[in-house]
Amino acid sequence: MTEDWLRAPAALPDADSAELAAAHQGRLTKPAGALGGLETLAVRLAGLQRRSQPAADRVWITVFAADHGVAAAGVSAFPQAVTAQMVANMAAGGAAISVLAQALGAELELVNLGTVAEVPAHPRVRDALIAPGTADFTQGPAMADAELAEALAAGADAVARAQAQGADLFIGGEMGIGNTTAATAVACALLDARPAELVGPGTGLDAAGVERKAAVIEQALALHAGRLADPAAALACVGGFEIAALTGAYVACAQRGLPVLVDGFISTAAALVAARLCAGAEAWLLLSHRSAEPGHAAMLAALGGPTLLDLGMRLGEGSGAATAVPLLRLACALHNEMATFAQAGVAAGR
Ligand SMILES: O=C(O)c1ccc[n+]([C@@H]2O[C@H](COP(=O)([O-])O)[C@@H](O)[C@H]2O)c1
Ligand SMILES: Cc1cc2nc[nH]c2cc1C
Repeated sequence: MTEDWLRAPAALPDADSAELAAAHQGRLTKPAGALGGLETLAVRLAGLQRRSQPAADRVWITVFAADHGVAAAGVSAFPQAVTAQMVANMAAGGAAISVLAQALGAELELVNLGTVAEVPAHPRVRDALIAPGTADFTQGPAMADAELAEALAAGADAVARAQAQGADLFIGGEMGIGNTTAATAVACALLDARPAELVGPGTGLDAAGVERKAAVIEQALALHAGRLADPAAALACVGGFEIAALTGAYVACAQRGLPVLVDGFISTAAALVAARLCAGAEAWLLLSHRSAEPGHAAMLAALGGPTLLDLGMRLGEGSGAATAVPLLRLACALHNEMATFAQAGVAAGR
């Protein structure tokens, strides 16, 4: 695998900033620890952002879109044309992520890596076309190594744009009919799990559909068994362009020192790959929410974590991560604006 850049280690969070932030939390007018997870969030963000006053004001969202050859196996409740249609809807302002981005004052860009139907040109849509979808991975690898390299680079390019705009936080979203099948296959390869343990309804398969989907993934894992031990090769064999782009973005964020809010099931599969490829990447990956997709919990556990939210969401697009931004903003406001005991003339506890 030629993608050596993926294996460079992550930046180190700044222990001094985190320590100062923790000490500051101890001086604020509340019993120590009374703001619970909001305190740890502010302290973690201070360490990641290397500053005493953490911020989640400038949020950058890139939604990566692509189609999946494995959709031909009947693994989704929706037709593939929906991928391109939803990208157009996101650009026009009508999708959940469009509304969330607008409400947050976040930057939203859409990166089209390759769909079967055409996405009309729009200033928000950036073409990074690799192919009109991946190949059906029950028949061969989803993508060639050169295609994987392109997808990974598209993710890193988005992070460079986010950083150039001074983003405090990066959110990667995805859109791709069939991508819960690819994400499940990638997670099975990385976690050494059976499809039946991680598979779920995605956009809305019934029980028989979920069983069929598990069988399709079993078939793919058997076909590619010889290559699945290497995380990048697993992406090429059973991943998708948008999953690979998310992996590239997460690795780039970790290496460049930009905190990430990870979204749902598909994004977390990409985060698992990023964490395997890039030592120290996990520190940069804040887990936003637990998806209703049943396998998500096991994937989150492998990344060490409880999530900020658990609202039964299962949309993707970056919507769960965007929904967690107000919590981060509140954690920062409390950290940055509360009075200390000394300032307020309040007696400290013992
Ligand atoms: O993020 C999640 O947890 C999530 C869970 C289920 C479905 N999705 C979205 O639904 C699409 C994939 O579902 P499917 O059934 O076509 O594999 C894709 O566009 C995802 O963004 C997303
Ligand atoms: C309508 C629709 C919107 C989506 N957003 C993310 N995945 C999606 C899948 C469908 C089907």
